[in-house]
Amino acid sequence: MSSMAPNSTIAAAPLIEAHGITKHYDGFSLDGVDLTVEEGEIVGFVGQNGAGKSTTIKALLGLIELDGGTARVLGTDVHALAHTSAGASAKEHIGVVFDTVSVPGHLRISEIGRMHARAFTGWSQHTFDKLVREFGLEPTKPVKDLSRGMGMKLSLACALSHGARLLILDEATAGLDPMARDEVLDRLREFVAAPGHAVLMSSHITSDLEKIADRVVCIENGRIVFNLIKDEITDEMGVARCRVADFEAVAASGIIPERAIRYRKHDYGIDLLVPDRFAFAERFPTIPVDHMTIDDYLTLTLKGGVR
Ligand SMILES: Nc1ncnc2c1ncn2[C@@H]1O[C@H](COP(=O)(O)OP(=O)(O)OP(=O)(O)O)[C@@H](O)[C@H]1O
Repeated sequence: MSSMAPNSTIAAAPLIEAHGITKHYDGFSLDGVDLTVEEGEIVGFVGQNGAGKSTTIKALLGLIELDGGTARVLGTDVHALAHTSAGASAKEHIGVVFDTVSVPGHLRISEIGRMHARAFTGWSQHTFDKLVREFGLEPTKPVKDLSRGMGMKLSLACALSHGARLLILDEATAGLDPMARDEVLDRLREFVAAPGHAVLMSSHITSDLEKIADRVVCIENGRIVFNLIKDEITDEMGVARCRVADFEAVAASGIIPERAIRYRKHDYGIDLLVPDRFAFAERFPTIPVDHMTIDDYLTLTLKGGVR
């Protein structure tokens, strides 16, 4: 008989689980990257150009060999993902969207289904046709004649039509207009609401992540610099707009631990990262404190001064 209580729940294994992964290139290294994506989560992956987002994503998909560390995606080691038949069947459940379309340009949208039906046992032509209609794509158009945004929509329609449980998107919303981005974000919300699903998306469009991400992971120079629940950034933190005297008073008060002080100087004052904007406003009611955006947090964390 099991010793577990009847109503106890067993946590599902993460869909992505990477520990200490390393990859060395001339002049750049992924340096001990840890990244986990749990069922039901949308994780935003951010960082400056060249920070290592695409390299991490390629490593997770088994597209490049790791030099160190371990990574499992949908329970399959990433090396096996690329090199075994078990890996190939795991890959069927991973929907991937890069910032370029990977379908031959001469094919018409209406012809793509046949190609994907051969590659994916779970291919649903019905789902694909429906998404093509809903995304406003013209089925008779050759892929090479699509605009960048339309190409992105097509890639997303493909990724959502083969029974994937995990979506990995690398800058997938970059070419889309704001309305199209909102449409895509709605699809991602629908996708992740289904049991056993999750999304990892790299993006420079942090306003999209503010709308949709549960967690935000930032990489800088090949190292993870923060991994935070999104609401902690946008709901709890703040940016205090200080004059120099205010800044000195806040620093002296100890309300922000010395090692956590991050600030940016401007001609007109100093922006200060505030971990708890409500506690701050009570203590310093005369200093204006604004909501923190992900962009503010990135700037203050990556470029801000420390004391
Ligand atoms: N095949 C390769 N050979 C050598 N260097 C590489 C290779 N692929 C990537 N790099 C280097 O690795 C670093 C990280 O690149 P990566 O594409 O992962 O960055 P990124 O965070 O995705 O950037 P962006 O936001 O600009 O897309 C860069 O310095 C890049 O030049």
